Parts: sequence; C-alpha cells; structure tokens
Amino acid sequence: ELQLNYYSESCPRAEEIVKEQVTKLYDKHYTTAISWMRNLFHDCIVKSCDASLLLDNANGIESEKNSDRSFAMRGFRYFDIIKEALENECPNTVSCADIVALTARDGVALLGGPKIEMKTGRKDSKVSYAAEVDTLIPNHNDSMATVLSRFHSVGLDTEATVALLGAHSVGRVHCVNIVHRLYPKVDPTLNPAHAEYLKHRCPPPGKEKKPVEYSRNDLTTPLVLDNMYYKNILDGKGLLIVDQELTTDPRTSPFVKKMAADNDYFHHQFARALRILSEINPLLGDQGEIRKDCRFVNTH
Ligand code: HEM
Ligand SMILES: [Ca+2]
Ligand SMILES: [Ca+2]
Repeated sequence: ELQLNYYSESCPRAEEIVKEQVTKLYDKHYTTAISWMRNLFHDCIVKSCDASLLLDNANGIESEKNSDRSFAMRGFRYFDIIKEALENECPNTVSCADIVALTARDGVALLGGPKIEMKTGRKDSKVSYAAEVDTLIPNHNDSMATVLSRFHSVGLDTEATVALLGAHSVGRVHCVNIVHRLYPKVDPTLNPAHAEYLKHRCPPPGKEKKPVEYSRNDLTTPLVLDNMYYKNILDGKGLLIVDQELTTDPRTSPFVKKMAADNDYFHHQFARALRILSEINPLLGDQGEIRKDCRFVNTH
C-alpha cells in the first residue's frame, strides 16, 4: 500500500531533496513547475502512476513521449537531475514514479496552488504503453462525454475532473491546437475580443512567421495556479474545445461556477483530485522495480 513518508527509514531526506531540486529548478526555469503537473497527468492516466511515461526509445521500448498526445511536453530532462540527487543520497531506493508524484506536488505549491499530502511507495514499470496513449488520454477536441467517461473510469468524479482542468490556469497552447477555432470562421463560443487576440498570436495555417507559435492559457495570472481559469472560460476565453465545453455541459458547469467564485474551494478540490490522480493503480512491492535511470528499465 502507498503510505505517507514511505521513505522515512530507507531515505529520510528523499522528499526534502525533491523539494530542494524542484525549487532550484523553478528559480532558474519557472516553466519546470508547469511541466511536472502535466507529466503526472500523462503518466498516471496511462495505466498507472508508474513512470511509464519517462522511458526512452531503447531495447524494444517505444517511448510514450513520442505519441501524438505528448505534443509539446517539456522538461523531461529535469527528471535526470532530481534522480541523480536522490541516487547520490540513497542509491536504488526512490522510484521514478514517486519522483513524478512528488515533483508535481511541489510544483503546484510553487505556482501558488494548494499544499498537497501525497503518499509514496510506487514502483516503476518495466514496460511502456506507447501504443495506447492516444486512446487513454483525451484529445483537445473530444466531447465532454468522452472526457468524463475516461476520467470516471480511473476514479476521478466530475467535480475532480473540473478541478484538474484548472491546471490550464498556467502554461500555454500551441497554435496548431487553436487555429481550427479561428479559421476560416471564428468559433462562436469564443469571446470575440479574445478571438482577435488569438488571431494575432496565431496567423492562418501556412502564414506563420515563426515555426512555433503559441498563446498563454491565462493572460491575467499566467504563472499562478488559481481559479482565473474558470473566470476565463466563463468569459469565452478557453483555448481548447474541452476547456470551453466545461461551461456548457450541464454536468460540469455548476462546478465551474462554484470554482470561479471561490479560489479556496478550487484549491481544495484540486488537491483532492491530484491525490486521486496520483494513486491510480500503483505498482507495489515486486510488481515493479526501482529504476536506476528513469529513462531505461534496469538491466540485470
Ligand atoms: C481532457 C483533459 C485534457 C486535455 C484534452 C488536455 C490537453 C492539453 C493540450 C492540447 C495542451 C496544450 C499543448 C500545446 O499545444 O502546447 C495542454 C497543456 C497543458 N495541460 Fe492539459 N489537457 C487535459 C487535462 C490536463 C490535466 C488533468 C492536467 C494536470 C493536472 C493538465 C495540465 C496541462 C498543463 C500544465 C499544460 C501546459 C503545458 C506547458 O505549458 O508546457 N492538462 N493540455
Ligand atoms: Ca503510466
Ligand atoms: Ca492563472
């Protein structure tokens, strides 16, 4: 079973080391705090919080990082820094899966989100699920029915689902995921002034000036994990179709309104939801291993 402070005897400073490194990295590259959160989602919703996401292409393993749904994910190399710090303190002790969980927890706190109690004791997978990623992670234009059924199937109720999408209160979306709502006709659910802003950020396909263009999710508090996301989507400023759908689906819209009105309530629900997410099907005992290098399964 997962437990609080699983490493209290085997590596008493484990959680402190993660926090130190996450803080140091945040001071240098604030976007790392954003990446930890998305990484936890993309690892845990694919079978298990088992660091399957972190495996590289090697020895017959096909990396989940290269699937379509992992588009624009960043910051993977920072796991190596954290793992190295932990290996220096206690070799072969702290799993990569627990690093995925703890970094997300500490990243959320640095972004002004809630403090979250998180259990540890996860083991790492020996396999990757690259072939299944695109069916297990919803797409940006999926219906809310599809999103909810996927989240419900892993124990995330509707309120938790609405809270987790609040992660889009920070970070960015690339134009490839936006232009279909702008051209040839503006999606009528978009706020017209915001649509003009987005057209300026994202020229019609083929007319881009730079190879990679994007918009920030939240122009008001782009670096804070707060309930501005819900105010924005109620104002027609959601960038993804799934963001905007939260406001129109009768199952989700009551929670959107409640979260927009009360940041503490959002934080409380976000903390609850992230805990559920981080405890999906953990590998325990000898169901998995403790990888020496988060990119590769151990070779014995
Ligand atoms: C239905 C569910 C979800 C869908 C379809 C979805 C889709 C996306 C897409 C398409 C992007 C933008 C990629 C880009 O163009 O750069 C994105 C960004 C992001 N997502 Fe989600 N997402 C979902 C749920 C979540 C959840 C549950 C979390 C975390 C708890 C999360 C965290 C993030 C973060 C932090 C970013 C910004 C990444 C960055 O700036 O580097 N998302 N998501
Ligand atoms: Ca996984
Ligand atoms: Ca924000």
